[in-house]
Amino acid sequence: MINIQGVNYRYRNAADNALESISLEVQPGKILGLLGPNGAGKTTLISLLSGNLKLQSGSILVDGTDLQNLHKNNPAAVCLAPQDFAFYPSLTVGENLTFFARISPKGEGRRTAEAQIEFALDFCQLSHVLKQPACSLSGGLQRRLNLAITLLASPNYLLLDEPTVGVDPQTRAFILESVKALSQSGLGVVYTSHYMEEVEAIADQLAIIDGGKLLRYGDKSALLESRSSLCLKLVNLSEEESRAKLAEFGNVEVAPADDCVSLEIDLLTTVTVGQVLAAVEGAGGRICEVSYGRPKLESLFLGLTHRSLRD
Ligand SMILES: Nc1ncnc2c1ncn2[C@@H]1O[C@H](COP(=O)(O)OP(=O)(O)OP(=O)(O)O)[C@@H](O)[C@H]1O
Repeated sequence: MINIQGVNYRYRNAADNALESISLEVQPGKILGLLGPNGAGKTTLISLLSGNLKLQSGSILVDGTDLQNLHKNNPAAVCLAPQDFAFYPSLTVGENLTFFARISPKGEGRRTAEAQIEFALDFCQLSHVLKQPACSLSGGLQRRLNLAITLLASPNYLLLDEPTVGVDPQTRAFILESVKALSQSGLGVVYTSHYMEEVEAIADQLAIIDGGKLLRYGDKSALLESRSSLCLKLVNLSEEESRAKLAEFGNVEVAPADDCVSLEIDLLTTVTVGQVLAAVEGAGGRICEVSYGRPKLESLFLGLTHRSLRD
């Protein structure tokens, strides 16, 4: 398990901490979805875990070993698949894999370089483009090569920074399935993405950060099931009137809609649906459509951060 305790980080000359009192765990065999709007601190946290930034305060233990010792003694234990492609564009897929397999750190019980390449090729389904220069591959295949190179080290924990940026839907589905399969084989995964539906689909646990602080952390199902959301379409009340009348019942998000006001209320646990409907009708509003249930991750996120993933 990666155990992160009380981690703070401040960049040189920065007025504020980029991370403040972050404590969370990454468990083997589980996917932690790390979510936050731009500038929240996701990359800073991932960079600390991957050793690209040095820990300033707090502690990070990986299976009981202090991160600094781990990077010295078993650097392959935690590997990062960076958002920017990290391969040689003019080398072929095969040459890239051979090169990175040779230089990838080898710990006890790791596969040989040949076995590593075979596994990565097979897992990322790249055998058919083995002899093609990396720069000639489609964006989706390049993303798969990026992942294959990270897997060469046979990590115990995998850090994925926006692994589906700029890929076609097929590759996205492929990457999501692959990540799920890796976690089922025992890897602990940290997965950051700006695509909320992806994180909702594959994460077992969620950490939502903003302004360097951890706003919510826990089991995805517990975080989402502990809340209920009421969606309404109504007429005879303006957006502003609806917000003003309903704010006491929970966080209100209004979506653009033709000829009506469409809104979603993240209901406070003490509030009943009947109370909200009565308040709308009492204020002169007419309800055209109602649905009630578990909120989507997106509305939980918006309610907490009041920002979309990309401002
Ligand atoms: N090298 C740096 N020097 C100074 N401040 C930095 C540096 N890198 C990041 N920051 C600041 O630290 C905070 C956290 O940034 P970070 O890149 O970790 O956020 P993020 O959640 O990854 O954002 P994004 O989704 O935009 O990549 C921001 O306020 C950012 O401006």
